[in-house]
Amino acid sequence: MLFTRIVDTSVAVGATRSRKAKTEALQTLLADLRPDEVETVVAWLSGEMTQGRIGIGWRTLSDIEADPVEQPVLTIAEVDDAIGAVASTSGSGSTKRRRDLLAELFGRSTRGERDFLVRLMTGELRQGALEGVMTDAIAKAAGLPLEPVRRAFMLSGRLSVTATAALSGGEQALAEFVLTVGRPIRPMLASPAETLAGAWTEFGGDVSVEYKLDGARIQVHRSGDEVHVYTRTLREITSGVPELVELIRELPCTSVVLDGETLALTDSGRPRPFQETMSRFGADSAHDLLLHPYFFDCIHLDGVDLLDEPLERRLDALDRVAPQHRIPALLRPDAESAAAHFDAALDAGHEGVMVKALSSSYAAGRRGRTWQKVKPEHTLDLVVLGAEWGYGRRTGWLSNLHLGARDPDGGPPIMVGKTFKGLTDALLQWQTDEFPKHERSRDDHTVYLEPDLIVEIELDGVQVSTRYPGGVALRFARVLRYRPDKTHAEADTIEAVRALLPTQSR
Ligand SMILES: Nc1ncnc2c1ncn2[C@@H]1O[C@H](COP(=O)(O)OP(=O)(O)OP(=O)(O)O)[C@@H](O)[C@H]1O
Repeated sequence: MLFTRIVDTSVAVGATRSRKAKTEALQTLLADLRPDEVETVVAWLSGEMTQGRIGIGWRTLSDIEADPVEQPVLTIAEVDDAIGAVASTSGSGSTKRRRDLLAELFGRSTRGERDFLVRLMTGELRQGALEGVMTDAIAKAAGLPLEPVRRAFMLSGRLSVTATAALSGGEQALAEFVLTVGRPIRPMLASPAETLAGAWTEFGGDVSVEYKLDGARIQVHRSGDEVHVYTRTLREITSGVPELVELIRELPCTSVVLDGETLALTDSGRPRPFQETMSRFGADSAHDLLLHPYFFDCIHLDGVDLLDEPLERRLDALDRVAPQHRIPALLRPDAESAAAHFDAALDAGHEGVMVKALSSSYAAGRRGRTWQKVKPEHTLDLVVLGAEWGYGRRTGWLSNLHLGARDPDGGPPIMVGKTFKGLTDALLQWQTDEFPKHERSRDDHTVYLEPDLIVEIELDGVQVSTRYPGGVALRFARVLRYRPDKTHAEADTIEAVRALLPTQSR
């Protein structure tokens, strides 16, 4: 197939806000691909190259001189080969050779094709927000129900591989994706609960009520003596957390996959601030803070996969393998004890509680209703769209943030408010140093950013707005902290923001 079809589809998907139209455009394209083209094309449309990152910056790419062609001629295979050649060129003289290869490719591209390639190579096309639409399109193009496609994606973590299996091997090929110890799966997520009592009632009290600790998510895989530790975004951090590795190696089992939260504690056993825990996850992590694990799920034990087992059975397994590292939890508490557990969590310096249905399976990668988080305040994880230069005491600093919610249909984030409240001098300085690296454009007052940075905002609520495009605006928003562990795909959606509107104005 000609490469231009991919570019046209990408443009069409970007140009509409309608989820249905996006899905149809992708579905039509997928159905027309040859089986050997599927993996590459799905990767491209998700903003990735099958070769991984090739380490060429926007400036180098835009400096390459090549006249565009009028009529598209490039095929998918030719483009993929050319990217492969660039990716595999290294050593002395490679800078020039890579430029020559790119000039050759651009010299055979139309203007639109070059634009797509530059955005693909610089990571600008990476739009996790499109994942949901793409998953739908794969299922439709393959004539399959959504569930097996979704499941294969959560187990493989890769849409491109999922698409190839779905389109060439159908449901049987998808069923071959299993949990593999040593390969991380996308973690199960929670939805906000209105109230603790509401969440408890929704499951008739058949719940586990657990502390919600404010640390960092970890997924631990052990097979024999081999241990791997991953973050929420499936980044491997094993070598940075030797104390966890040691402790996991000592658990009484031969193989296990555990899900949990890790936290650094003060001398008196209270949680340290989130930023301090996160500092252990950086490239040059400080090792003076010891991390403690608190596990809340066990999705594999001694050769048995537990993903589809009810939570109650998974908690039994957790109790067998790591009882001393379990997060504080109450099973089937009455409403009063659940409320007391919530208060105790807050008293101990934690965020709140999670209420989980004991009958639910592990829905990896999903934000479902079977896990509900209860916190005393509303918080939202929003995309930083830009920042205004401060004035008065804040002159010279990038200050007032423009905040956006994710469009669940894969469009650009939708602005819902601004704030500079809660920003310390240290954060203002950090913003001023960091934001230009993410700059998209600027005018006299504001630097506009690529949607890369996620910030956690505390707010009193939201109100109907005629000023903002989503029809909703934040009330009394203040910055809690940045969330380097999250990407645009994990920001809260405009629907999550609207859900906070008082019922009568929804
Ligand atoms: N007992 C627990 N069970 C599950 N997750 C927990 C628990 N305690 C703390 N967590 C953390 O809470 C997160 C689940 O909440 P959610 O799915 O809303 O993620 P989130 O968007 O990061 O939430 P938040 O911003 O409120 O931390 C998990 O990713 C995990 O890091």
